[in-house]
Amino acid sequence: MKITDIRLGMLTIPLKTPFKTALRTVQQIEDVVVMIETDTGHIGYGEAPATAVITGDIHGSIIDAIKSVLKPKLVGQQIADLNHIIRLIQGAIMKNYSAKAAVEMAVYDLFAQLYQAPLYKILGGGVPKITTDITISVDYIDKMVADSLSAIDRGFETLKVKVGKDIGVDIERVKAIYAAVAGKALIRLDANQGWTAKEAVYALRKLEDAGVRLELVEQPVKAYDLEGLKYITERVHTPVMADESSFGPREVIELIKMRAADIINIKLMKTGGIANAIKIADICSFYDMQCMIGCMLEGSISVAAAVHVAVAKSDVITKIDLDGPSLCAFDPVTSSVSFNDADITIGNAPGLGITAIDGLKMLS
Ligand SMILES: C[C@H](N)C(=O)N[C@@H](CCC(=O)O)C(=O)O
Ligand SMILES: [Mg+2]
Repeated sequence: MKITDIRLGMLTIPLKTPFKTALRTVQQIEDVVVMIETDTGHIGYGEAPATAVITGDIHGSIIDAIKSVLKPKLVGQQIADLNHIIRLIQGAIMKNYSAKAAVEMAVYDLFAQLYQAPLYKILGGGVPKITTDITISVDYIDKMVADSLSAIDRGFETLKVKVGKDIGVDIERVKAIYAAVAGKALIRLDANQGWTAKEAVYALRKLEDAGVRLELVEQPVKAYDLEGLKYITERVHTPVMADESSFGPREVIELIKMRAADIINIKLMKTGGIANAIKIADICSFYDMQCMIGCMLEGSISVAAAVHVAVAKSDVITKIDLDGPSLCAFDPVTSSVSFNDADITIGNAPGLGITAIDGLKMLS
């Protein structure tokens, strides 16, 4: 199975409700879709959102990195040479993690199709069923409480509550949600870099003292502020998770050495794809550190790739934030991964099992 061409398209999917974090507000998903064609007629699929505020990637940079840098290196390569292709992708260009992730997952899709197995089986197997949380966007307190209750009605048992705005209101936001959902759902917070280290310690201690039990707090401080993360980790009981502070294996090793965080959030758009995600999971497993697998605001092709990784690495990936498809008004992609609100299951089709993408606009 030899790569003959790489084609690109754009997929736009409206959200059920605007997605609001401390970093941005988004009304719809707009992802670059990658299709790797082969001489056997098999097609491998990948997808990348442009999360400029986190990865620095925009649509133009993703498209250009794939067309001008990755495609010329990959056309003519044999899919069976997976590790060689991964080295070509990862070594072709600095950063550009979203472009690398989209192309690399399409190569993995083909590799699993070559051996006629679902991707998670090629990655090591596992039970093909996971449960995700759902994001509660940062908003007025009453709206966040209402959104939390409606998420519980939809069957979600873990809420990822976005904070990181005004610290005083954030404390009230979390107290109000906790009062409404305690006993019915677990709460994890994500401040998306919105607090200072001192604010985070102040807020988390206030919440702890008020009896609010939180599963974890994600990325309370700026991505570069590893000392700040460590300061918080040492001073609160609530487990601290690194998200924007950890992209690839190097950052994870640094965070572990510093003891700056308790948990790592792995995202394919930060790692540059599946190979580095697996390396991070293995590093964390070696150091007895738990991981979450998360997603950007992205569609069900790239989230499906993360689902396969989550299943194969379930020993160490114990927390799941793969709610991108659940936040969409509809899913234009037909694949062997079923996203049914909190419940995600993988079928038996080879690779990612993608059979149709409605509304895909091909790029020239
Ligand atoms: C969508 C997911 N639950 C999430 O919150 N992901 C990111 C933010 C992604 C984005 O802005 O697109 C996170 O910070 O964990
Ligand atoms: Mg986060």
